[in-house]
Amino acid sequence: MPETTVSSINQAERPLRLGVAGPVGTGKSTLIATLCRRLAESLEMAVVTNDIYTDEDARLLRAAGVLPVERIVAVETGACPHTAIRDDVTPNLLAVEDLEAEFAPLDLVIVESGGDNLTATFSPALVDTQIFVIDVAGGGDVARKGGPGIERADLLVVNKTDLGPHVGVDPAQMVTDASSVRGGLPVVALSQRDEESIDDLVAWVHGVLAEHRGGALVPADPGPMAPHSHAGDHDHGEHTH
Ligand SMILES: Nc1nc2c(ncn2[C@@H]2O[C@H](COP(=O)(O)OP(=O)(O)OP(=O)(O)O)[C@@H](O)[C@H]2O)c(=O)[nH]1
Repeated sequence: MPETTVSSINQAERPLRLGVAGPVGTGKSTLIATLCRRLAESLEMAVVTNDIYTDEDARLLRAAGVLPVERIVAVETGACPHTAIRDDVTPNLLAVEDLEAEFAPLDLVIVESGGDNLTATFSPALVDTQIFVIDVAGGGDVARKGGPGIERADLLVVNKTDLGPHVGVDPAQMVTDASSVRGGLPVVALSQRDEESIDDLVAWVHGVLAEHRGGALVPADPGPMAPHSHAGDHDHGEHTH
């Protein structure tokens, strides 16, 4: 008889697994800390962070005091952070399942991708829903460039809108550009300095959680990342996958 594991439990009966991906420094850890601050009083939560060689993001979140420290665990992904969220999700899945077993019953587990290139997305085998984060400091044309995360993540966050005037980018235009490539999927313009924008983000999470609990949430795959190379990964200097 097969052993019963957490992953074999009916999806709606286990916590919602939410992935947060996006390029380095766009504000993923800060967004997750904010969600914890806003939601941890009403929801049972845990977080898995991914870093290439360190547990830096986990330490930052622990230091922020937004969750009991034992509910924040780090997975060190090695050189290819996107592999751990897309091609071989086992280390992340084990970390998620351990948290779900240890702190049952949880409502929400957030997995933060190690900052990676513009096209890394989560496998639906790891998360039920995913947020892709870009920021205005990355340039106004990022939204128009598209890619699987920008076009098809369940939510696109255009972050750090407060920086728009300082970097010569119009956040509203960036949202319009992003919306035009997303075929109706939601976009939230976010700033840590704008409480209403945080309300929008929190409302989206509540909406998805309700859908998940009702059994109506079907994890969608934004699609694979573009083929890319890692200089120096290989004897011949490059490794493409
Ligand atoms: N002005 C402004 N700065 C922000 C905002 N959100 C985050 N930041 C800053 O952006 C920097 C990067 O934020 P992080 O949350 O560490 O970004 P990250 O995407 O987790 O970074 P990696 O884990 O290195 O990929 C920090 O200095 C944050 O304080 C925002 O809304 N406005």
